[in-house]
Amino acid sequence: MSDDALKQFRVQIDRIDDELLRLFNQRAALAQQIGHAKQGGAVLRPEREAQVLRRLNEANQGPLPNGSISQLFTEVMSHCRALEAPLSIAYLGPAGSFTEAAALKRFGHASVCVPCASIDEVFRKVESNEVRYGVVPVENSTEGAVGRTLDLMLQSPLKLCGEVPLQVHQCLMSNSTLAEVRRVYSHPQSLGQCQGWLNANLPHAERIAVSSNSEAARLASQQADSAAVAGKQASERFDVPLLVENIEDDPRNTTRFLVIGDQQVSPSGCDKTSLVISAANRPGAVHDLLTPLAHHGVSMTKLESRPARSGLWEYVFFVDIEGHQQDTKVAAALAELGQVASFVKVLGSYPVAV
Ligand SMILES: C=C(O[C@@H]1C=C(C(=O)O)C=C[C@H]1O)C(=O)O
Repeated sequence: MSDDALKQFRVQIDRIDDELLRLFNQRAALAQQIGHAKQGGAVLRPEREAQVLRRLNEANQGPLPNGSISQLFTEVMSHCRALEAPLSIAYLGPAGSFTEAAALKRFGHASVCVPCASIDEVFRKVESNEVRYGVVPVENSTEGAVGRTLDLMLQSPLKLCGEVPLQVHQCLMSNSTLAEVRRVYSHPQSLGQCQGWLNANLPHAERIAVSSNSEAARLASQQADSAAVAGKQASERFDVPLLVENIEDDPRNTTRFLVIGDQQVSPSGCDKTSLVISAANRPGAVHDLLTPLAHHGVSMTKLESRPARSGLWEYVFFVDIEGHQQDTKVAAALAELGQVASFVKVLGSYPVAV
């Protein structure tokens, strides 16, 4: 491309940027007015944000893919929201964790993100109103449920306000060469997600479970013959060279995170409801739990059992269903479920991730 042609294109881009600048500020001013009209009500409206993203994804004609449109407009909304009031979010840290990446993916960079040392601490900070929302991992496509999050949801008065799926890529990082590695540090979830690769490539290295992937990277940065399994960002943060990228056994390896808060989210038009239920200890009781859903044509998208912690071999079931608890058929199914189950708790209805 000639210098002249380049200049021409850049003039056009400058003009578009001026227009975008004007429009961003026009949008932000409207959000500010909406903020005043809310009069102390919740600033964050997850159902509206989901509708904004879905509408734009449908209208999008490219060349930007829908993923980029969602990312850009999540940031735009994050900055508009921040003008209404800054939003504070607790997440399972430390800084650089996959949960932080999930929090930023959902809330954008104009939010105040507070790292916590444990899932319990995230719940405590939200329950005590120190922050407005929390982000915690709930399940991984390779390793399954995060039990602590499920147990705390069962006890907590907080509601589920959203979900964030995040594709998780694991890397091996070390100051040594692959042949020299004798120890591999990582969080147990991450070791589990890479066990096939570790068996094949580092069969004789000791695997040492630590509290977080960041801690693993820190240890690997200080010790000879040691490596860490962690996200790429940890390699930059702790200055440990990447040896091999994408070592997760399933390239689609995805972790699902939940947003928790003291807010009932309104219907967005494409929602999910999470419940915990349990059945009396008699023949056919578990079957009876599922009948009301089938009866009212409500699809179940997840069923997970956990020890109830109230008696030996007693279980609760974590169930996700399609629809919002205010939808007629979901409401009817929940009412019927209440009659057959020994325990029902609705954890919340929230928009399906965009
Ligand atoms: C502007 C609003 O407040 C927030 C910001 C939004 C936006 O920037 O589009 C959307 C929903 C809210 O989380 C609103 O409620 O419409």
